[in-house]
Amino acid sequence: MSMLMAAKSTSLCYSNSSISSRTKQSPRAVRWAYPTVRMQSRVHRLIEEQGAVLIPGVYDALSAAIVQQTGFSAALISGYALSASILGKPDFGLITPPEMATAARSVCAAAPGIPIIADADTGGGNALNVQRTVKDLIAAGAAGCFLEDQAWPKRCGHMRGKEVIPAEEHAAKIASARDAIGDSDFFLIARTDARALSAKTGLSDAIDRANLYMEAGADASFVEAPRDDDELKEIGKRTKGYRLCNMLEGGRTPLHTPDELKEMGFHLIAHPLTSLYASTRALVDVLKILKEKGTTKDHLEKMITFEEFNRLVNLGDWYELETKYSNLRNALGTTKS
Ligand SMILES: C[C@@](O)(CC(=O)O)C(=O)O
Ligand SMILES: [Mg+2]
Repeated sequence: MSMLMAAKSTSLCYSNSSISSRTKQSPRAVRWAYPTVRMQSRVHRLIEEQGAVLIPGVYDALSAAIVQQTGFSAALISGYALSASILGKPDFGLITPPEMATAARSVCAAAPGIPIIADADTGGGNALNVQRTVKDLIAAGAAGCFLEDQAWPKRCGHMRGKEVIPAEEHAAKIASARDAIGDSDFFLIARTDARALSAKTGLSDAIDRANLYMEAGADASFVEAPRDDDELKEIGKRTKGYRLCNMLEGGRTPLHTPDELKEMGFHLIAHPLTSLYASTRALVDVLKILKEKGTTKDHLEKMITFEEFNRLVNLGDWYELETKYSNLRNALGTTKS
């Protein structure tokens, strides 16, 4: 693995007087302990190769396998979509970090050819809880995570009623996550939900937070739910380093293509709910038909075929394995007799 960000100094110093003016704390120098020489991760390499990486959301092993087979170069496990698929409930702080780690294990196994970014929500508590959360995701095979500054219990960033923790507290959680990552191939995305808090200062507060989190050790920032193109451009200009843009259908941010977002300064383009909303639409539609008509015989085009599905889950490979071991068993039986 090549090295990234060979920084001149061994650690980063900055004065937090700009934040303290918001929080009314006395200014004091803060020295983040994170290493400034970092391993280049799979996600860094994708950004370098593609400029802007399009990343669909997944919510289980099957959706991850489909994303990989469709040719995407990365996927993200959406907390919203996981809450829907494992609980049938909204993204309202109901799923826990161990549930996300369990999902990450099966998702990563089902799509081993692409890096999987997991939605770590708020990290499961304070800076110490964050370390366990991050280590569990790394052990599960994830290639990165989002870590957001909402107060727990959090909710989807496009829903009303959000609150955030103090910027310094989240920065410490980011630094803690960075320490937990160590030399692992893992990309840390710091998200801020502060835009929603004030119509007047929300955007600049969110931009300040994003920059602070980058200084604390994030690989990329994610300002959640900007409201129009001017805000997107402002984020692209005023935040440091790599940036993620969240394209949530029906959310607060206008939808754009990767080329348009790249032009505005974004590097990771998340589509967290496309798979969930499309598969839910398909289910609702076909089940209505089944309920009304009692059969699907005139609507088979609404479904994947038996053959296509079996190809999707690589049934052929399982037949081959079956043959291999039954031949072996037969050969051993012949040798014995
Ligand atoms: C990306 C997201 O966190 C949704 C959101 O809050 O915008 C997810 O869980 O998919
Ligand atoms: Mg989420």
